[in-house]
Amino acid sequence: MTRLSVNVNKIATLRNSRGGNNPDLLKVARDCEAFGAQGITVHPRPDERHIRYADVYALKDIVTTEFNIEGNCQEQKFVDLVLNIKPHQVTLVPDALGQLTSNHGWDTIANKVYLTETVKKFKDQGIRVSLFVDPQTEMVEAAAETGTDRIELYTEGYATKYTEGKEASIADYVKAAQTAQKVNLGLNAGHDLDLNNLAYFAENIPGLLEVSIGHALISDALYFGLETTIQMYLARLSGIKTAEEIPAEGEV
Ligand SMILES: CC(=O)[C@@H](O)[C@H](O)COP(=O)(O)O
Ligand SMILES: NCC(=O)COP(=O)(O)O
Repeated sequence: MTRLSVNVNKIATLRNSRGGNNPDLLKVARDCEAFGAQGITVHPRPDERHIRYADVYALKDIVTTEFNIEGNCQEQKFVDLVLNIKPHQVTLVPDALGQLTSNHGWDTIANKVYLTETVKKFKDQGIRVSLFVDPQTEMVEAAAETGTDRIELYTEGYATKYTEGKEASIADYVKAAQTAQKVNLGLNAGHDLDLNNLAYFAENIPGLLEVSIGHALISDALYFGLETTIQMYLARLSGIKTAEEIPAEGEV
C-alpha cells in the first residue's frame, strides 16, 4: 500500500507568523504519526520562512516513522544539514532562490553528472535518495542512470488537470511510473495532491510507494481536525470508499 508522509511545512509557516511556538511543530509531528501517518516530510528553504534548520534537527530526535527531507542540494547548507541528520530519505528538488513553492522537476539529462555525484554523496552515508522529476519518460530513464533509489513525480500538473478529465490528467504519470518500474526505480509522488484527486492517482499509478502531502492536508485539518483528516487521506490510499462514493443498491 502507498504510504502517507505528512509535510509539516505549513505548521511552521503558521507558527512563524506570530513568532512564538503555537502551533507546536513537534507536537503536531508526533500527533500526525499517532494518527496514522507513515512519515514526516519537511522542505527547508534558504530563507527559513517555514521550516527552520533548527526544526529539522529537533524533528530528527522525535520522528519515529520515515523522515524525509526535501530541498535544493545546490545549497551547501542543505547538503550539510542532511548529512548531519541522516534522515531515512532525502528528496532532491531543483528550487530556485526565493521560489514560492516547487514548480518543476530536475532535468536529469542535462544534470546527470552533477546528480550522479550528489546522489552518491548521500547514499554513501546510508541515506535513501529520491529525485523530484516531471512525468517524462526520458527524465525518468536518465534519473535511473544517476544511481538514485527513487524518483518523486511532481504532481502539480496532474492536480491542475484532474478536474477537466481524469484520464488525460494521469496519462503521462502512468507512463512515467511504468518506465520507473522498467528501470528499477522506486516511486514517490507529491505536490497539490488532495482529498479529491488522491484516490484516483493511487489506484492508477503502478508501484506508488509514497506520497508526501502538506498544503491541502493541513488546510483540510481546519475543517475536519487533524486526526480525521489523516484518516481520510489514508482511506483514499487504501481504496476504502467514503459513504458518498459507495453506489446505493440498484445503482451498480
Ligand atoms: C517538492 C514539493 O513539491 C514540496 O516539497 C513542496 O514544494 C512543498 O514546499 P512548500 O511548503 O514550500 O510549498
Ligand atoms: N513533496 C510534496 C510535498 O511534500 C507536499 O507538497 P504539497 O502537498 O504541500 O503541495
